[in-house]
Amino acid sequence: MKQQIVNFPITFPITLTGQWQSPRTLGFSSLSTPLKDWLLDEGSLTARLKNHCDNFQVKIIGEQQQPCSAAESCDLIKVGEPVLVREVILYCDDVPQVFARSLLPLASLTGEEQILANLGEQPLGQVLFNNPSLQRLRLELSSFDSNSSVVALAAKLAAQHASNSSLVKASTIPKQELWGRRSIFMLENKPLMVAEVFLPDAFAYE
Ligand SMILES: C=C(O[C@@H]1C=C(C(=O)O)C=C[C@H]1O)C(=O)O
Repeated sequence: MKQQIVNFPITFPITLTGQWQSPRTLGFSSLSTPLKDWLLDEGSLTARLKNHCDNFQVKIIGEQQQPCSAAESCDLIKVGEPVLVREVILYCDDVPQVFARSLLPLASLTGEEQILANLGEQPLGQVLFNNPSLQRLRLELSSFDSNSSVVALAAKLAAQHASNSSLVKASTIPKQELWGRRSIFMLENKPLMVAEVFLPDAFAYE
């Protein structure tokens, strides 16, 4: 079922509080093979989604410079360090596929990487995966239940769709839990954090 591109405002920031764990943790072995395949794909999510649809779009929820929170800090991005927070929704043929929240340390946005501060609706992955120095240092997984901000976002997107289309569709909270991954990248030896959550209608759950 085609969904309309969401008429923003979806209020920034959505934020993302996950129980991030290594994929080797036992709880993930029960996930479906297709979902695990999407979650653990080492390539560009942008490139893979583009291969699945005719019209790929990045819709920006917001971008803002903030101090890195304790909840999102790690060994490479410290608490209080100034980061550019970028939240987007990735669409395939008007269907929302992914909510992404990226933390781009200002200290990493130097030299050629300054372009990451002015991406607009160009996908972050298009810049990252065109740089041969890119390394994905670590990848963690998390589920998100009905109390999470990303499930609330998914319900808003469903309600937006219902209000934009002739179909009368109750804006229910998505029934299944959602799954996401969080990566630490090194680009020209400078760290970036990218978290991506597959939304209810994503190919990852098919
Ligand atoms: C990191 C990638 O970039 C994608 C695009 C993003 C953006 O434009 O903000 C954020 C996360 C990714 O889903 C990728 O394609 O793998």
